[in-house]
Amino acid sequence: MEQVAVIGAGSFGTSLANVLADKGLQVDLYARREELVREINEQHTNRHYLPEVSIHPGVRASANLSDVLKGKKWVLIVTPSSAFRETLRAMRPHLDPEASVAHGTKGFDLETGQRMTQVMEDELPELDKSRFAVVSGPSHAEEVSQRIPTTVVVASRRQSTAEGFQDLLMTSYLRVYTNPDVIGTEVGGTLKNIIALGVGMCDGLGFGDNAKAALMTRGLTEISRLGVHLGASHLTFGGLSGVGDLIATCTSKHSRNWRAGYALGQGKPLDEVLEQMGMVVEGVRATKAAYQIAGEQGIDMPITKAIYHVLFEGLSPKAAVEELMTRRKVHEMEEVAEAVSLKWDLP
Ligand SMILES: NC(=O)c1ccc[n+]([C@@H]2O[C@H](COP(=O)([O-])OP(=O)(O)OC[C@H]3O[C@@H](n4cnc5c(N)ncnc54)[C@H](O)[C@@H]3O)[C@@H](O)[C@H]2O)c1
Ligand SMILES: O=P(O)(O)OC[C@H](O)CO
Repeated sequence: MEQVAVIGAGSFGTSLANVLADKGLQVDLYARREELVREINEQHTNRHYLPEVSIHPGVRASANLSDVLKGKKWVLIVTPSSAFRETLRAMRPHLDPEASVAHGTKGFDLETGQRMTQVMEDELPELDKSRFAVVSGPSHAEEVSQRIPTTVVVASRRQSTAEGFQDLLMTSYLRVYTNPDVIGTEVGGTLKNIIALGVGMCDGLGFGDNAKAALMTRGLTEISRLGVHLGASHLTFGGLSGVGDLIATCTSKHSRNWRAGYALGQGKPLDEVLEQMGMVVEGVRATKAAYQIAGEQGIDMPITKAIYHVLFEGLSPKAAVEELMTRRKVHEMEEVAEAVSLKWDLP
């Protein structure tokens, strides 16, 4: 029987552990707090992160990384991006050198601007980096844990790694696709959270469907713009980790990013919003990271910039919308028009 380690017992880590245990696999789930370990092992619940969900009895929680990782050839890391590097450092001495390691984290490393697989390359030098992968796509933990049909994509540089995780995770209610574009898959999953914050703000301001569709569509344009600049394929942004996750996050009340944006749109201060959420809102760090990267690399990201001004510089969401609506006039398909032969008939 395959043995799998899942690192991080928040909403998504717990729901993936449940999927794997549903398939009859032995799953060791790492949680930092002994109290949560006891709750999972004895009561088979994780009430804070996944209320009303029963944890499969085949999921065994532990706060001991060495025990969790011992002999595991398949490892899934699902911590917030803020804890990713320190978690890898703690894992490093205990990892099997033959392990394939995937992450489900949606964020950049704030200090370096690196994607999570780049952080893995830095922090796990003994491991073969072609055994690294990312799992992304429209996958609210609340729905996965209720076995509601969901699709995700696994990206890796090596086909057999992506297909290995595809086989591992695929069930009747979780359909898994593969993609060789690691950069695009990571960038799409990270940047959609910024747009979900913005859509939440618009909803909190009482705006309608037109504004939501505009932000999602123009948001996808700037996600692709940065992604392609960083080396992604344009096509990936039309897939599950791009438009797919953008739709799921911007239109769902499950989304912590949308909910945080909604509260900001209603005039609540950021500190209070984050404290009340009690779970990670990755879009806040992603906005900071993307704003920095875009500034350094000269990439135009007006929506990200406006949201940055709201989150960190005290601009009101309403003023941010005005800022976006009155910016310079542009061609809708500016950067791709030439490549796809989208030409004017007349000047
Ligand atoms: N929740 C979802 O629906 C969902 C779906 C797909 C991807 N993700 C991504 O998965 C990642 C984790 O999200 P989540 O929703 O499970 O988060 P969460 O807020 O539900 O839980 C976070 C978990 O990380 C742990 N943690 C916090 N700081 C830590 C540290 N320093 N070291 C080790 N562990 C630490 C917390 O104790 C908690 O168990 C995020 O990047 C998120 O974007 C979440
Ligand atoms: O709750 P959010 O906003 O972190 O979104 C969760 C997942 O990323 C949706 O795919």
